Amino acid sequence: MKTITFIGNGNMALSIAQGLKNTYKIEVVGRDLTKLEKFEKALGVPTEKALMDDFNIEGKQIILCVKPYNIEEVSKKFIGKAEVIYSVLAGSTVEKLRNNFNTGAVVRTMPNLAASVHHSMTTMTGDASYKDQATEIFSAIGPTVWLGSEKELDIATGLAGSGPAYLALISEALTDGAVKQGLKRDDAMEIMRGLFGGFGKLIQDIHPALLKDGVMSPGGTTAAGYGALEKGNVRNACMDAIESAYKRATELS
Ligand SMILES: NC(=O)C1=CN([C@@H]2O[C@H](COP(=O)(O)OP(=O)(O)OC[C@H]3O[C@@H](n4cnc5c(N)ncnc54)[C@H](OP(=O)(O)O)[C@@H]3O)[C@@H](O)[C@H]2O)C=CC1
Ligand SMILES: O=C(O)[C@@H]1CCC=N1
Repeated sequence: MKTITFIGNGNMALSIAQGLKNTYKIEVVGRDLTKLEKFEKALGVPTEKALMDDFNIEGKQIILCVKPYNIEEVSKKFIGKAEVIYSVLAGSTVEKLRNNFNTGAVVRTMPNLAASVHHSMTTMTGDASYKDQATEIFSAIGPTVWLGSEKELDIATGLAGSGPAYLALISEALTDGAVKQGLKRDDAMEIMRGLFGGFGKLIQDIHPALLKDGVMSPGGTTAAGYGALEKGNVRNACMDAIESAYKRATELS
């Protein structure tokens, strides 16, 4: 079994490791032994654990899972030269990663939180000679798309990386709306989850506009609700959300 080394032991590292633990030996490097032990327990498989200071990254395949503003501090802690670094950091450019880490290759990736349930939508770009290997690794946590530029990856960050939070807002708001009209909270939650489960499957094979046309009867309930969403400028707010997230990604570079 090949080893994948995670630098960082937070949400994303654990989510991705959950997807990889049956096909790779997992090693995790962090700054707090207690947190590394917690990581291993949550992962549920024997895990190599190491503290960052003077950790030797020579020849390793690394998935970098710290925050964008940690790069300068964290990168100073290692010795040796990695084979490849797969970064999940929003915004941080290949150039910045190369300037800070001693590594043969860099691939930027943007998974999302659904990695923990093997359904991350992961976008990737960077050293094209690692495209196949990156695809093999990140396919273990869901579908992947290789993009031609870092600009596209930064845009995709706003769509699929941040997307679960936007859909959570929509799902919470719709549920609250049903509760406001008198549905019990538990029933509203169960119904909302069923809605998203079915929608997730439907949207794979049908254009959103056609899906909407298929639901909306003349003078019916959907047309009434849809009109209210348009009045609330939801479509424009969604487009602004992607613009703001993309802009923020470029600021994190
Ligand atoms: N959350 C998401 O949905 C997504 C996140 N990302 C990206 O993933 C990356 C990690 O995010 P996430 O896992 O959510 O964040 P977490 O806060 O859960 O994890 C951050 C990790 O970085 C470590 N860390 C923080 N500061 C330092 C430091 N000064 N020195 C050493 N280690 C440090 C933390 O260590 P400790 O545990 O000791 O504090 C922790 O292990 C981010 O760059 C983000 O852009 C990408 C896609 C989706
Ligand atoms: O909010 C963030 O910056 C990270 C990147 C995508 C999802 N979470």
